[in-house]
Amino acid sequence: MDAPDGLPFCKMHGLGNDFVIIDSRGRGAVVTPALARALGDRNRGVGFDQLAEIRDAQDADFALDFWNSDGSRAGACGNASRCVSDLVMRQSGMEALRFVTARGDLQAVRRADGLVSVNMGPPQRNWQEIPLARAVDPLHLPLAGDPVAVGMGNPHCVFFVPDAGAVDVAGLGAAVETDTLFPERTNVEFASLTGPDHLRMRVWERGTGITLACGSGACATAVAAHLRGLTGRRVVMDVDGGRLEIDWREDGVWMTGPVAHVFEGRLSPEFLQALA
Ligand SMILES: N[C@@H](CCC[C@H](N)C(=O)O)C(=O)O
Repeated sequence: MDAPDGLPFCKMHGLGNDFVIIDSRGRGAVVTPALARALGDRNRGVGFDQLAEIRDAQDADFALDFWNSDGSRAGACGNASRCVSDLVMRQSGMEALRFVTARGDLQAVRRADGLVSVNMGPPQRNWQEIPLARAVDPLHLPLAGDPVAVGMGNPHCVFFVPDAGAVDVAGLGAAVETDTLFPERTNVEFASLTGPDHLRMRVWERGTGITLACGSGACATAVAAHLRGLTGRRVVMDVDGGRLEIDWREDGVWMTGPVAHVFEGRLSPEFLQALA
């Protein structure tokens, strides 16, 4: 990559789910799997749960691509969608916008209390869309613990457990991520009902590992909880990094929560050259 002055980026997080954001509008995409892996290294790079690249879009305010820290692509990332939406709203003065991701058109709005809401789209509920490797009932997967599979533009496997705080998320998450039932691997959530329409959730993210929050995972968990008859369509979800509100409406699953701007920086020409 020819970038004699380096490459600007910014760091944001949503409930501790942290992102490096590269704005490639006006010049074309620059992120490669090698750049994502190098940048995602918390010792030799910047470190992130996901890398989000903003690109130009023809019929929307912008387009968004997501990368995991192992260099793989993520089809959806709810918290990064909220962070980038906040960034673009601040730059443009808009309070509502439309953007395009791998799964299609999504919307974001700033609520009166300042929190950012994103419509993550309708959940994917049939086995081909999630995707699963074979025709099984996504509401009762043939795995120990009787989990639910839900797609939110990326695959999720949700376990309902008595106490999410007591689960070995690293051990079980890593094993389920690569189970042959999930041809594209999966994100793994462990959730407990802690009150009426109130859930506690911990997550193992595909391609990244344990994170403090996962927006698409929170949406998938809320959908699974409602389909299992545990909650209504609106829930409060406590994750390790804070609290999200999820509302499964006619037009899709809306997720609302805080975002934080951390710093702006520039990747050095030496860092970029080492990848060439
Ligand atoms: N942190 C994200 C989801 C991350 C995507 C995931 N690791 C994947 O590969 O699908 C969120 O906030 O949704």
